[in-house]
This record gives sequence, C-alpha cells and structure tokens, in this order.
Amino acid sequence: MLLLISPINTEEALESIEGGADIVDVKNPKEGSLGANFPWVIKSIREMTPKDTLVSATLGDVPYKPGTVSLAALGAAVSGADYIKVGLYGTKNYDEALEVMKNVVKTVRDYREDATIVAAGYADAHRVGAVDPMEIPKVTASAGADIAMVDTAVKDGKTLFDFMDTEKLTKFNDEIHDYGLKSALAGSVKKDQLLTLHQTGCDVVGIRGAACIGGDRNSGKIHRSAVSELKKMIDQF
Ligand SMILES: O=C[C@H](O)COP(=O)(O)O
Repeated sequence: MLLLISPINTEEALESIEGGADIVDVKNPKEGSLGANFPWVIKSIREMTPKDTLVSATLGDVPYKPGTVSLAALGAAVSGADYIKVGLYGTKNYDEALEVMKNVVKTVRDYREDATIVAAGYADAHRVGAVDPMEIPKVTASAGADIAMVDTAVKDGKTLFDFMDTEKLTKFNDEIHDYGLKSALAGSVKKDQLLTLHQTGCDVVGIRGAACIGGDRNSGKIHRSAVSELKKMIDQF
C-alpha cells in the first residue's frame, strides 16, 4: 500500500517528502475535501520533489461541467502533476460522472499519455447528493482512467469507516482490481485504521489530518515525524 500525503504548500510538501510519502498530493482544503490549489503551487512542488516521487493534484470537488473540469485537468497536467484527482461531487449519477471522467481522460492523455487519472467518489455521497461511491470502479474503467478512489465529502470528524464498512471497501477494491486497475482510499483515516485498510486490498491510502501536528487537517501543519510514523507502519504490512 502506498502512502499519499496532501500538503497545501511547499513547506508542508517538504515535510511530506522528508517523511517518506510515496505520493505528494497538492491540495487546498479551503476549497473543500478535494479542493484545488493554484498552478504555481503545483509547479513549485513538482520542482522540489524528487523525480521518482509522484506529484498529485486535486481538481476540486467538481461540478457537473465536463468542459470546465477538462480545462482544470489540463491546467494540473501543464503545471506538472503526474497524478490527477477528480472529486466527483456535482455529478449525481453514473452517466454524469462518466461524462466528466471521459472528457478529463481525453484531455489529459492528449497532453501527456502516462499521467495517472483518478476518479474520486465520496463515501458520504448521500450527504451531498453525489454519485454512489460503489459506481466509481465502473466509472473509472469505462472512462479509461487508472484509479478508483473514495474520500469523504464532509470533514466533520467522521471517517471513511463511518460510511463504508470493511465488507463494502473490500468489494470496492475487488471490483477495481477485476478491471486490472487500482484503488485509493481516504477520509480522516487514523493510523490505527491502516492495517484494516490494507486488509481490504487498498493500493493507496490518502492522508492529511493524521499527518498534521495535532491531527487537525485545517488548523494543523504536516510534520515529517507524523508522516514517517505512518510510512513505517505501512512498510510493516
Ligand atoms: O487525499 C486524501 C485526503 O487529503 C485525506 O485528508 P484527510 O486525511 O484529512 O481526510
């Protein structure tokens, strides 16, 4: 299982890198769960990150506007993101989510064929009217994307496991693996939940809060000691 850490600026990116993150995921929590950061922040973080470490960028909790989202995806790719995450927030169902993802895939592949494209749904989709997370593996495969992800839309202390139990998470992971693709899971994940996530077959775990001093994704700052503790735990599995 790979460790994806979500910094908001170059200072936190350095802590993520020094702590041993496998993927440095540039994010802007002020704009939501998968809030987008600015192109120059993505560019600076790509420049400071070792070449063999992937840099990811979130496009935001996106609306059902395939054109707008495609342009955002191109912006992330041009800024140097290797890994592009789309939060399928404003898409209410499979068809809408697929339409957005197909256009993102076409846009990004046209610019950079080897970019990794992530379709992210929300475990608590019912709270915001978004597409059912169990549709995400099929959306990912049908759109030609690479990774099916689940995060939580509302960061109010509830974790991924409050909305999806291990049986459901295992089903999600099995389904995306059956397509020959990979899974990523996030949602206020705590260090004592890592083993369970690994056991469900998760390929990438996404973390911000638990990598911050004090464990708060908004008021805290990512620190290398917290990142390396998470990394050491994962490496033991
Ligand atoms: O992509 C993963 C997210 O940044 C997870 O953030 P969180 O651990 O604060 O829920």
